[in-house]
Parts: sequence; structure tokens; C-alpha cells
Amino acid sequence: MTITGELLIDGGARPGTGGAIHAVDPSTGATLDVTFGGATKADLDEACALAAAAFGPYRATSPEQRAVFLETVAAKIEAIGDDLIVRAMAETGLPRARLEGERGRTMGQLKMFAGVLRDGGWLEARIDPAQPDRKPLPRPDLRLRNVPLGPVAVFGASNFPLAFSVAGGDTASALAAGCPVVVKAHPAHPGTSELVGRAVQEAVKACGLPSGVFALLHDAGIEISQGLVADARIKAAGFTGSRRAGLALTAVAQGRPEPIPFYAEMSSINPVLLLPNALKARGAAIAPDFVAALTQGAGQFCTNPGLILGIDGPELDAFLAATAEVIAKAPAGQMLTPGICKAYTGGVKALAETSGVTEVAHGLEGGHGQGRATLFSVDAATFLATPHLQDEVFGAASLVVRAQDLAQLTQVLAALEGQLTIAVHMEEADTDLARALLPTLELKAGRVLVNGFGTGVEVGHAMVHGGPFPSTSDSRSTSVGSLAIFRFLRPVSYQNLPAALLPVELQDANPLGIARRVDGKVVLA
Ligand SMILES: NC(=O)C1=CN([C@@H]2O[C@H](COP(=O)(O)OP(=O)(O)OC[C@H]3O[C@@H](n4cnc5c(N)ncnc54)[C@H](OP(=O)(O)O)[C@@H]3O)[C@@H](O)[C@H]2O)C=CC1
Ligand SMILES: O=C(O)CCC(=O)C(=O)O
Repeated sequence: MTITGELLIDGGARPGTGGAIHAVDPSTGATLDVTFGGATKADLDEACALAAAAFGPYRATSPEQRAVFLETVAAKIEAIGDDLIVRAMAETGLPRARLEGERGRTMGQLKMFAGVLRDGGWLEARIDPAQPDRKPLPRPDLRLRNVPLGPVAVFGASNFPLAFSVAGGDTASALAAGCPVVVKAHPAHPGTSELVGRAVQEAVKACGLPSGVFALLHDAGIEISQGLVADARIKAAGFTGSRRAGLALTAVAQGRPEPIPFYAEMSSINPVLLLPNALKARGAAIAPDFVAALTQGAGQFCTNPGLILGIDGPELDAFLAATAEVIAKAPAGQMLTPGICKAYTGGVKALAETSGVTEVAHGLEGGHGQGRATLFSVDAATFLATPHLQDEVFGAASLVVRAQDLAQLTQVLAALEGQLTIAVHMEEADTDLARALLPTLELKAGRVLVNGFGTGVEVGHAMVHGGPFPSTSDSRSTSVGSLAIFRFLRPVSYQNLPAALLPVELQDANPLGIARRVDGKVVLA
């Protein structure tokens, strides 16, 4: 498959004339081949008009048709072959094994949503049969199902060029829900985006769907990105990136004449809580696993463990010493873009210059565009008095907070911003303490895990990859796992509709054979 640098609109490709975008090899700083053309306002307008026109026929497709479409997208991505991996490696500096794994995850997500569609649970079908003789008032016949919101805007993420980008989780869940998708490619990997976008376009064609079901736009500035979220025909959006951009786009979504849901996954420092018995029994043994999680992908994961909390004393000192030893040997990691590398270096410098913060260790010096792991420590009183110490430093930097006692540790927990994950390291003897902390932890994070680290999000049915602000803009949702489909659906009640008008999911005979809640009880097909 050839990369042309074009926009993908209306089932075809056309050059964008709204400015030029070049991919950069972050390991050399060299500009890669192919110039990508940014979209103009006219391109944006056409992509949104086509998405709006496609919405009716696309949402009228059966769940089975959409399931086959998602499986076709997965097959077409696989069919791109090694070209996809080679281009993604050049554009992101991520290693082959990681990208091959990410491609598998991307295809797995698409297939998971195909399964979700066939299962029917996403419809949340409910029937409260009429009770004409109920006193004092009769009950009407009420039936409920979920319907899609409408065209969805998706922003590709820099740090997951496949699984959180053009055909990533946001796109897969929106398409599954019955929503056409207009993707804004991340400028850090435009060629990878085009290859995947072409695969989606081929799947749209192969499945006989309207061309407006999918479009891919590049943006040479921020005007098209903002215009996409502002466009009246877009009814929801998914985003992964910085707090700054996430908030700017949330403001656009909320400032429209018709505000829309904007699902932004933003910053999280993923606290790791080292409970006293775990520190005592195996503080030093936790160190290598922690450093592995910290340095994975040069720390460029939103689930990266950026904060360690423990009670000060010899056990925490032993953990710090063991960690420092491992970090000192850790090779530097390739950062995704020169901008992200610069932001990381700046974040580390700001931490180092913060009064009361001490550098415990740093990793090996790196080459061009690489970031080295750095570990800092601070006492809890300083942490509590210095709000910017909670800011995400995107990369392999982490801060150990030393609390005087349990009371101060609890105070630190209470002061934390919202997180994607909180990890607790504990022994059986810590169970009572962990039980006491759990009500706080579950209010702070979308996922609480024990004796592990939050990196490597499992794609499944019980996963929440979300959390209170600022980890996301809407803590009621997830961007990973099958629950993600609910971001792009809304419930509709049908009251006293004649049988001839009832949607197929709600007809008495249950022709789709799906589980439904009838008169309050779940009735399996
Ligand atoms: N927590 C996490 O998971 C992640 C955090 N980050 C953080 O973001 C920083 C920058 O990385 P990056 O991936 O580029 O993320 P950004 O959040 O800066 O950008 C994400 C997307 O939003 C667009 N964008 C940025 N600002 C605006 C705006 N004001 N209005 C409209 N669109 C906008 C970008 O386009 P353009 O680039 O053309 O401006 C890009 O397509 C990192 O250093 C890190 O701190 C990044 C990735 C993941
Ligand atoms: O760790 C993962 O698998 C997902 C992390 C993520 O969502 C991110 O870094 O943006």
C-alpha cells in the first residue's frame, strides 16, 4: 500500500491544501518521505456532511452487518503487512515487537466489539409490559433500547499509533455503536494513520457501506481540530493526549450552541502505594518490577507509575536504594517526538529545581531524542504544599513521597487528583489497612490494582481505563474495553408503540435472541 499524504474523504483520497505536515524520525530528527497536506475548512465541511448523511443508513445496518464490518477492518489492517510496522517504527521510534503487539491489540479490539454487537447486551433492551388494570393508574407499555449518538470525531494519540489512533478503541467503539467516524490524525505518525485509514476505507467499500462512515483528516495547525469538534453535525468525540489540549477541546465541545460529550483521556500519575508489611517483606524486590513499569516505552504511557507513596523509615530507604541501583543501569528510551522529549526534559528540570525535592537516581545518558529515567523523592509535607508536584511528567520520571505516618499518608491520598490507576503493594498482614483505604482509592481512580503496576491495560469486559478529572474529562466512562461503546449511545424509551412500530430488539418474539430485562428481571434468550 502506497502512502500518498492525502486526505481520505468520500471513499477516495485527495491532496490537502491547508498546509504541509512532515513526519520526523525521532531517533535522528530527519524528516521522513511524503508530504502530508492539511485539510481545509471545505474538506472538513465535506467530511462532516458525508458523515451526517451516512448516519441514517449506517445506524440502520444490523448488529451482524456492523460486526462483519469491524472484522473486515481488522483483516484489512493485517493485510497491510510489514509496511505498517516499518512506517510506524520510523515515525514513532517504537520498537518492532511493541508495534506488532499493538497491531494485535488493535485487531483484537475490533473483534471484541464484533462480539459485543452479536451478544446484544449493548442495547440494554428493557420491557415493562403494560398493566392496564393497575390501580390507581394503569401502567403504559414501556420499552427501552440504546441508539447511537451520531457522527463521532476521534483524535489519534501520539503514544499508541495503532491501538489509540485511526482504528483504535475510540473508532472501534463508535463504529460498533453505529456512529460514522471522522478521524483527526496525530501529526507525529501521519503515514501510519494513512495506511490504517486506507484499510478502513477498503472495509467500508467491501461491506457496501456509505462512504461517509469514515474519513481521515490531517491538520497543519489546530483550526481543523477545533472546527471538527465545533461542527454541528458531530455529536461526540474521543481524545487521548495532554491536559492542555484535552481541556481546550473540551471547552470547544461545551461552548457549542449544542454542547456534546467530549471524552478526553488526559493526565494521570498513577500512584503506587507501598503498604508497611509489603515494604518490610519485599521492598527491595519490588524495585526491578517498578523500574520495568516506569521505563517501559520510555515511560510514555498514561498509566506510567509517576508517584510512589510510603511511610518513611529504613524499609522505604531500602526500596529507594534498590530502585536507585536498577535505575542507574537503565538505558535511555526513545521519545515519540522532539516536542515530547523537550517537554519531558523540562518536566524533569522543573522537578529537580523544586525546593524540597531530591534526585535519587537517574538512568544512563541517551542519544538523539532519548529520555533517561529519573527518580525523585520528597517529604509529604512539601508534596502537600506544592500542587505542581502532582502534574504529569510524560516519560520515565517518578516521585517518591515519604509520609511520616499513616495519618499523613492518608492525607496525601485525600489530596490526590483523579487517576486512571492506583496500585497497592501489600502482604496479607496489610489487609485491614488496605480495606480501610479502599473507599478513598475507589473515589480517586478508575482502576485499583494490587501487587502490580497499571501499565499494560487488559482489553476486556471488566476493564475501566478512565477515572476522575484530570485523568479524563468524564469519569463515568472508559476508553478501553467493551464498556467504551456506551460513550456513543443514549437510551430511548418507546411508550405504547404498536407492535408494527417496535424496533426489532424490542419486539415480543425477540427475533434477535438477545437477553432483555422484562418487568425488571433479566430474561436470557
Ligand atoms: N496522558 C497521556 O496519555 C498522554 C499525554 N500526553 C501529553 O501531551 C504532550 C504532547 O503530546 P501530544 O501527543 O502531541 O498531545 P497533545 O495533547 O498536545 O495533542 C493531541 C492532539 O490534539 C491536538 N491539539 C493540541 N492542542 C490543541 C488545541 N489547542 N486545539 C485543538 N487541537 C489541539 C494535537 O494536534 P497538533 O499536534 O497538531 O497540535 C494532537 O492531534 C506530551 O508531552 C504529554 O505531556 C501525550 C500523549 C498521551
Ligand atoms: O497501558 C496501556 O495499555 C494504555 C495506556 C494508555 O492509554 C496511554 O498511554 O495513553
